Amino acid sequence: MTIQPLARATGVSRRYGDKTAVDGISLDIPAGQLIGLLGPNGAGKSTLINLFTGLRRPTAGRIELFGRDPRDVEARRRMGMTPQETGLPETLKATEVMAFVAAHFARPADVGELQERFGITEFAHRQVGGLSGGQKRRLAIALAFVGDPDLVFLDEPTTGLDVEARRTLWDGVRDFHARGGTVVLTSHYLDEIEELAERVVIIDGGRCVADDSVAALRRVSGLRRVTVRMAEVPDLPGLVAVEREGERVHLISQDSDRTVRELVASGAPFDELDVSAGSLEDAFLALLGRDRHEAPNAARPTPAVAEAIAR
Ligand SMILES: Nc1ncnc2c1ncn2[C@@H]1O[C@H](COP(=O)(O)OP(=O)(O)OP(=O)(O)O)[C@@H](O)[C@H]1O
Repeated sequence: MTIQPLARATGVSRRYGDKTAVDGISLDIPAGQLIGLLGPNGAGKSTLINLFTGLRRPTAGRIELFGRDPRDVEARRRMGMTPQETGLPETLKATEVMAFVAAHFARPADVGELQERFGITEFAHRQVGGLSGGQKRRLAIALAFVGDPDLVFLDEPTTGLDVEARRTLWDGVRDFHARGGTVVLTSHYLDEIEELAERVVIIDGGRCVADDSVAALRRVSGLRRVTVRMAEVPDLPGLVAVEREGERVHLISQDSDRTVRELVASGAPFDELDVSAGSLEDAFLALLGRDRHEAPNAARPTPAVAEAIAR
């Protein structure tokens, strides 16, 4: 007996006027997976999620959600989603919004437990209109889980969240997944996908360009990361890039043996040497044939650094 995936796209395309946002994508979402959907701006990630969740209809091809049309209420009941932007009623308290959504389901999740899991308890009794952007975002994410779904689509869930709130969300998603939940997640933060996802689907120009495990994708670039703790990086030949992270420096290289030899020969002091496979970001750039400066946010300077550079 073949096990049906929870959702399936078969040769799906979506056009807006003469712009093709999704171009012939076939994708299965089997039960229990945590899938990261990656791609540069405008690649078609949100459109694909909107097709799976029934918010848009395909121009060609077929979408199935729990074996049904995604607009069928029986299918939608088992699915939760957080779109990129959400409008929430300003005058209701956070806990009232959750109760309101829960009332639409025969067997909703335990709202109090969800509030704990997504860090909402502290502001549960405040009106939505008075919440910060990050708090609203957390509420919107928790709402995806209120119906106790089998499958959740999260479109850039952590954009605008601080580090602590991001980690709380990661724990909430991991917890849902550990209990058998299936997740499709888009993010501009490659580290987030690397941290959470077991399978990564990369789309570019509306097409699927890679679909593999994080570990397999890391090897795709053929690049290695030589990481050391050092103050001044000497001029070494053959480096693809140098990335600093506090006291540590990542030397991205096609030949890590040579890089280590040259590092030693340079006489520059360093310690804590570590050599590892390239990151997901390295693979992403290699697969898309892009330069490093075209990487998503993870590879860009933080806003504070960018500001300092611009000054
Ligand atoms: N409602 C719409 N009308 C016209 N064009 C649209 C519409 N929605 C999306 N597009 C176009 O379709 C393409 C794919 O957009 P989409 O939002 O799916 O990409 P994305 O990968 O989610 O991008 P981002 O990372 O910036 O959110 C883009 O060129 C976009 O401008």
